[in-house]
Amino acid sequence: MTTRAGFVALIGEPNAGKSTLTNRMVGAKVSIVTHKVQTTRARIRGVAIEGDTQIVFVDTPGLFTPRRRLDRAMVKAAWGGAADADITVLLVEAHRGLTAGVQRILDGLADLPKGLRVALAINKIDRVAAKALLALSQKLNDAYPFEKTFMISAEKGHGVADLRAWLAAALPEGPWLYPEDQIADLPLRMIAAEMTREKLTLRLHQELPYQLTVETEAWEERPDGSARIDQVVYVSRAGHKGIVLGNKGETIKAISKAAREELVEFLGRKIHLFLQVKVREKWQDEAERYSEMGLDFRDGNA
Ligand SMILES: Nc1nc2c(ncn2[C@@H]2O[C@H](COP(=O)(O)OP(=O)(O)OP(=O)(O)O)[C@@H](O)[C@H]2O)c(=O)[nH]1
Repeated sequence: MTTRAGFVALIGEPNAGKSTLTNRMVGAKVSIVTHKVQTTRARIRGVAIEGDTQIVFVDTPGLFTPRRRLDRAMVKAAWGGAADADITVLLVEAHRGLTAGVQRILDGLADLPKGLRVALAINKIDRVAAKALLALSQKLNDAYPFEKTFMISAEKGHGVADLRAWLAAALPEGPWLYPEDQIADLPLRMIAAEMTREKLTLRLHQELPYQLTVETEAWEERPDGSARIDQVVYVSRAGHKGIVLGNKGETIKAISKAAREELVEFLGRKIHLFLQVKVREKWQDEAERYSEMGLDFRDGNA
């Protein structure tokens, strides 16, 4: 059997419908995956199976006009994600059309290495008339030479199957990137740890996140429907603790806030998140740390 697999980067303005589309494509499967191939540049949002093809959707931290230094770093990471992917899909909202934000993304695309495969998906077609759609499609294709254009409604499901089938056929031949059993649902505490690790990755210097790990130590359900989650960030060197904490603890506070907000959105209820940073020089040699990450310690033996 010939299998295919690859990464598809979804880009677009905030609110374009990236989450909705990923969830549709991935179907009942998970939309969050923890795995060692995860990079700091793009997060893996979901894995869809179409016939013999595994499509790994990668998210980009958001493409917007960078103002602060951190924002610039994030935008750079977002473009990195697109450049690393096998195929990039730009999502444009049908009723908003070619906005200044979309134009900036098109300019960014033009700067990427030549030969990248980029498709256009005009989303939310349920909100506009067919005639307007054709005009918009023409305008966008005049602005950038998309390989293919799809008209979809991620929410209603229109056109999504066509897009998925095209992506599957366009990805390169190769072994699947994830064994099937690794895309099973993850326990919530692991998902929660992964969310924090992701926020750390976004905010800290590139090399550092590989040297830390996050564990959910306690998860307490409260009578009022909220949950208290206690997590420990393990770093391998004392010097790293200060970096994670930041000046007067402001880095860890910002990370905690961002992680908590994502947890609230994901779980749909109030969350109290407590983070602690501990130095554990040898965490990378401790089997227990690996099982918490859903990894097999023995796989690390080389
Ligand atoms: N009418 C309509 N609304 C849609 C469609 N797809 C997504 N939406 C809505 O658009 C809003 C944004 O969708 P998301 O999937 O959260 O967008 P996103 O691109 O992931 O947003 P960010 O994560 O903020 O970048 C939500 O309210 C969706 O319900 C669609 O096909 N039609």
